[in-house]
Amino acid sequence: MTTQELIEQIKIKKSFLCIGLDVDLNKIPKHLLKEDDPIFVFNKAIIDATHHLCVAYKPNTAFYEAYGIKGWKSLEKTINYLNENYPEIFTVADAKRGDIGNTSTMYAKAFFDDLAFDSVTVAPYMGKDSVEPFLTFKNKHTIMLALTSNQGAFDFQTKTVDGKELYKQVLETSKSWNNSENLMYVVGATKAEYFADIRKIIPNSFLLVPGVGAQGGNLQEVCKYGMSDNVGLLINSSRGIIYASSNADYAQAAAEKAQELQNEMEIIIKNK
Ligand SMILES: O=c1ccn([C@@H]2O[C@H](COP(=O)(O)O)[C@@H](O)[C@H]2O)c(=O)[nH]1
Repeated sequence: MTTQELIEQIKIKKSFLCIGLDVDLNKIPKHLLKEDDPIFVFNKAIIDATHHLCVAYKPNTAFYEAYGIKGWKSLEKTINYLNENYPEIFTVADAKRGDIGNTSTMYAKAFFDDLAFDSVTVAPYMGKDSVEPFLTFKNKHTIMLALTSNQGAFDFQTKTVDGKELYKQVLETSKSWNNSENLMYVVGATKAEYFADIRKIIPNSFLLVPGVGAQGGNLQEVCKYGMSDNVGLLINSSRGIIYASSNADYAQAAAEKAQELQNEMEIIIKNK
């Protein structure tokens, strides 16, 4: 999917919601556990009930890898279901990869060619040659960790190196990389006070913003400082939506939570 197509979807749906598909077999309704593939059955019901309210889905691969080959199969079925039934939806493989160049190329092939995700999250710690292989894929997006939502973000990311905070160096330096137009960045919703500074460096790039919902990030604050002319935000909520109910009404309950966020987003877009 191109960035322009994503922008169009945000306009059509009046939503910039990304729903996280972080499926934990200990948290899904018990009756699903008798299914052959409970993860896929859960995801399919959530997707069918919420697709009109969001523009993106983000399975975190850890929640699939934890279940071995069966989990990876569930991930494959989920991305295929999305691509076949809802091709207008932007998909994020939250895998946080990145390695020496030839290895990164294989990671990129796994998520862009084999699984056909629109984007993958990448850690920038190994630098330019570890990220550029992802950027060579046409109409695919590399979402690089910049300032993460967790407390540990203060261990390294906000430390000053050569007179500038590390996360700012990541943003600035990456702008000069080959095919940097394919870059998006992760910035945590729990770090709302940093968004204004971030927008000075990357005024138009899309930001994937986890941390609304279970982690306590504030949607209004993020939008106040983080919105670009084209919205430029994908606000992710995972547990806050998909585990709204642990009973048979789980998909309906997820839709109600997603609807609340979409309502809020519609007003924000209108008042922009
Ligand atoms: O800085 C980051 C980067 C990634 N994540 C991931 O996003 C979701 C958040 O889930 P919630 O249940 O809405 O808290 C999850 O997959 C994280 O691994 C993040 O939280 N922060």
